[in-house]
Amino acid sequence: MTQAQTWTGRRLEVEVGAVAHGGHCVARADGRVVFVRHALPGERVVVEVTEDKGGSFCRADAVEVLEPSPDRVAAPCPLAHPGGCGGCDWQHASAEAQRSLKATVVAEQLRRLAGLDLDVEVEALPGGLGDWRTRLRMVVDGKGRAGFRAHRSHKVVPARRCTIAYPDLVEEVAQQHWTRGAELDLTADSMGQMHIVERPQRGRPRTVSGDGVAVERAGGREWRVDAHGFWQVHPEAADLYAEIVAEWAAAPLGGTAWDLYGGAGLFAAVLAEQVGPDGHVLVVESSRGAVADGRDNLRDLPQVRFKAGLVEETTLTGRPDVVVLDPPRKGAGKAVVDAIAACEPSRVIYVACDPAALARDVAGFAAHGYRLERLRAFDAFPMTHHVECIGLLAR
Ligand SMILES: C[S@@+](CC[C@H](N)C(=O)[O-])C[C@H]1O[C@@H](n2cnc3c(N)ncnc32)[C@H](O)[C@@H]1O
Repeated sequence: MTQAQTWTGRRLEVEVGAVAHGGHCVARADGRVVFVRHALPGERVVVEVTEDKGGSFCRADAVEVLEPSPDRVAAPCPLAHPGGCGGCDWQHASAEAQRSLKATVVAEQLRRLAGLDLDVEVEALPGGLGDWRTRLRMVVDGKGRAGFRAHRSHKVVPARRCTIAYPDLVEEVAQQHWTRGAELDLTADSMGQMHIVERPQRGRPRTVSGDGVAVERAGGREWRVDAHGFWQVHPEAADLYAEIVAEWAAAPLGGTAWDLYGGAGLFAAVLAEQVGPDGHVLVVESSRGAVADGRDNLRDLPQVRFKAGLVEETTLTGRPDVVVLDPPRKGAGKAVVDAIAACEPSRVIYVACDPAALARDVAGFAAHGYRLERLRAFDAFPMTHHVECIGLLAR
């Protein structure tokens, strides 16, 4: 396709088909696939093509809704429009519809990549607008204003508030003038303390608010962790996932468990209770800061040992009873799955923030005889296309 033939900027009328992984729906025009944002399945819309590099597909935004879905609602955020903030994908869908869209995506990924035919339900977490997100990253535009990036773009959309975050977080930074091009990491911890750090493109980060130590509560413990390191962003999520790990890892549990991609050891704390004082829990985590936090927070549990390093570079030996793994979005991958399976744990609890990565790794475990026995999925990131899944694999 030559530059002149590209559809970028063109307007098309399309029938919107199924939801796809990544926060858009699939439509067709002239035999090509069009990935449409700001639309819902079953709608008839006018789209404007935003990206067309030739080939079999292009990307577009719905700019006019001709026949709306009954699931369509007015977006609560004024920045949720084509060209606006790229953070939320489903502001225009009811809460029930968002969960149903995510359930469709999880089921589809498991069907396509793992050959499993499952009914998936995505469960709501407590809370409403303004309760959903305790951690955010903002970026600063050329005029020193804090904002969010537009979808698949470097453009910064200035923001005075964010409908999904703790209200004070964004309102506090919106008052101020920031270093152009800097990133701002914002955290509100369980005590309501704000931690804000500005990271300029050059030079040292500057702490603007708070002491950088977040106090969190989960798994029956109080945690003091790096406010800008990893912690679940939904305020209810860490405690809920720890509860599920406790339930699924429960007896008969022998003396050994692993918490891979363990962060500060949220799940290790739960596993330590279960293996008892004479057992062993190994945490593998790449962030030295998280490992330091973990050692500090779990110093009353000598059965927990932290290893700082990459899971894929760690020699995994022994025979754990349970392995919990909570990898980043790309998943664990074949080499790690093979290495875990070679140690023959009786159960694997897989915490996943990307359903495609989960499905690929579930297929990897299936090749070693592990079945997905339980699956729970949570709408831990309302308004976005993200969904958290926790699976129990056993053989
Ligand atoms: C989704 S977080 C989970 C953390 C922890 N389970 C929790 O819930 O608090 C993933 C963690 O894996 C770590 N990580 C990312 N890639 C890694 C790798 N290749 N090897 C070890 N740890 C890794 C990150 O630093 C992060 O702490």
